[in-house]
Formats: sequence, C-alpha cells, structure tokens
Amino acid sequence: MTEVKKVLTIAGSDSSGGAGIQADIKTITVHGMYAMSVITSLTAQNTNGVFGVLDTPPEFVKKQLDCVLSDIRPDAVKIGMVSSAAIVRAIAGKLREYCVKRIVLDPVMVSTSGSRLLAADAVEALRTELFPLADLLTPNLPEAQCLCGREIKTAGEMEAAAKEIAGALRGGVLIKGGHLTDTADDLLYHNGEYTWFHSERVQNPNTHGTGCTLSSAIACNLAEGYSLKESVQRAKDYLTGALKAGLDLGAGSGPLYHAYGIG
Ligand SMILES: Nc1ncnc2c1ncn2[C@@H]1O[C@H](COP(=O)(O)OP(=O)(O)OP(=O)(O)O)[C@@H](O)[C@H]1O
Ligand SMILES: Cc1ncc(COP(=O)(O)O)c(N)n1
Repeated sequence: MTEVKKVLTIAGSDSSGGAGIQADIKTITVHGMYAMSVITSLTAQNTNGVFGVLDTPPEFVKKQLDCVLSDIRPDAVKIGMVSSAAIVRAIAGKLREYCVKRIVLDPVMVSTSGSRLLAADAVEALRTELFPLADLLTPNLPEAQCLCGREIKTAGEMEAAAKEIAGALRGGVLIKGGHLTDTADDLLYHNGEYTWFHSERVQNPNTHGTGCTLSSAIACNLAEGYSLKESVQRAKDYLTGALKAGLDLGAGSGPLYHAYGIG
C-alpha cells in the first residue's frame, strides 16, 4: 500500500489556473501529496483580472467539508479565498467539529488585479472565527495594513504589525514582502520571536498566485512534519523556483510554473 500525506485546500476556483484551488492542487501534487478541495466560490478570471464571482451557498460548503472530513482526514489544511461572513462561519464550525489540525490561513482580500475577493463585512468574521483556529496567518502587505489599520513600509513597521496581528491569533503570522520594491523578504512572528526570510526579487512580472502557492506549500511542509520555520523556508524556496522558472502565459500578470523540478 502507498502511504501519502493528504492536504485539503478550502479556497476559490480560478478559471485561468494560476491562483486559488488550481494553484493549490498543483503545489500539493508536486510535493508528492494527495490534494483535496472544498470550493468556496467560482471566479471567472484570467491574467487580466476577475470578471465574475459566484459564491458557493454556505450550506454546500458545509456539505463538501462533511464529505471530505468524515472520510479522508487531511494532515494539513490551507484556507484561501472565503468570500463572505456566512462562508467563514460555515468553515470555522466544521473545522472545530472535526478538530482539524495544522491550518494555514491566507487572508485573501483583494486580487493582484484589484478585485475584492472578501466582502468588507467578512473581515471581522475572519478575525473572530478563523484566526483562533489558524497555526499560521499569511497576510501580504496590503492585507496586514487592513488588519492593523495603518501603513506598513519599513522592516520596523512590519515587525510592529506582525506582533499586533499575532495578538488575535493562537499561532504565528507571516507578513509577506512580495509588495516591497527592492527585496522579497517575509517576516514570521511566532511565540514572541521574529524570523526574517530573505530573498532576492526575481525579475518576473508574472506573479499571479504567489500567495496561494506559498501558503499551500507551507501546509504541505507542516503535513510532512517540519517545524513552522522550516516549513516557511522550504515553501519560500519552492515559490522562488516557480517564479524563476519564467513561465510567460496570458496578456496580464501570468501564473507560476510548478513542475520546474520534475523531468
Ligand atoms: N518578484 C518576486 N521575487 C521573489 N519573491 C517574490 C516576488 N514576488 C512575490 N514574492 C514572494 O511570493 C510570496 C507571496 O508574497 P506576496 O506578497 O506576493 O503575496 P500575495 O500578494 O498574497 O500573493 P498573490 O499574488 O497570490 O495575491 C512571498 O514569499 C513573497 O516574498
Ligand atoms: C480564486 C482566487 N484566489 C486567490 C486569488 C489571489 O491571487 P492573486 O492576488 O495572485 O490574484 C485569486 N486571484 N483568485
């Protein structure tokens, strides 16, 4: 019998395959793991933007979660686009009911192309319902700014924001530096300790789905049993490789190439 780690992604579908559920399934598969998905929303999007969003009814999100969690227990879970407060509550209720462990929460709010992917009134639900369940929260700079209500530009401001956001969490917070200009340094704050993950900026404008890829790779590494720090470092290395692979698809900000280490 083949033993394999199982990773569940709870996220939105990206019809162009660069972000969301599709990026997560590619990442999980390339990590040699078994991917499962609970779809919170259908988006009609491509590299130019998001042209439509159709949310899954919350009862149907619950039904998907019941089917997966009662049958194949995931070793880790990644949560991405959750759309509405009702969907947030549906997910949180089921994760508590099934005592799901190793949860990475990517608080997706606005797409790279500028479309809102989380209703404004759902931010509070995210904070009260899902933050307490997460082992790691992975906001990008605009999301971290939204969560602490002020501008973040310097390394010192990133550290202060991480500490403040972590106050509402059980686990750690990773503020991603993809929106910085000179570097792509990410900051982890966990158990009172700061760890910086430094990275050169890859000169590739095709960054659609970087956040989704990073968070699902972290979930894979947690499923494998790595520590939080090791999981973030390995995921960052994977992400940098997928950016460096230099795929150039579509007219806008294109997707990453996941199979760069294969073949
Ligand atoms: N040009 C780049 N070179 C190297 N690393 C990058 C680059 N752009 C983003 N990253 C890295 O990608 C990861 C995701 O960060 P980012 O801030 O882009 O997240 P995000 O905005 O949530 O992503 P998404 O595009 O999916 O919304 C981080 O580890 C970040 O440092
Ligand atoms: C379904 C879905 N989930 C997440 C994102 C964020 O990714 P990006 O910021 O790269 O557009 C997205 N565009 N679509």
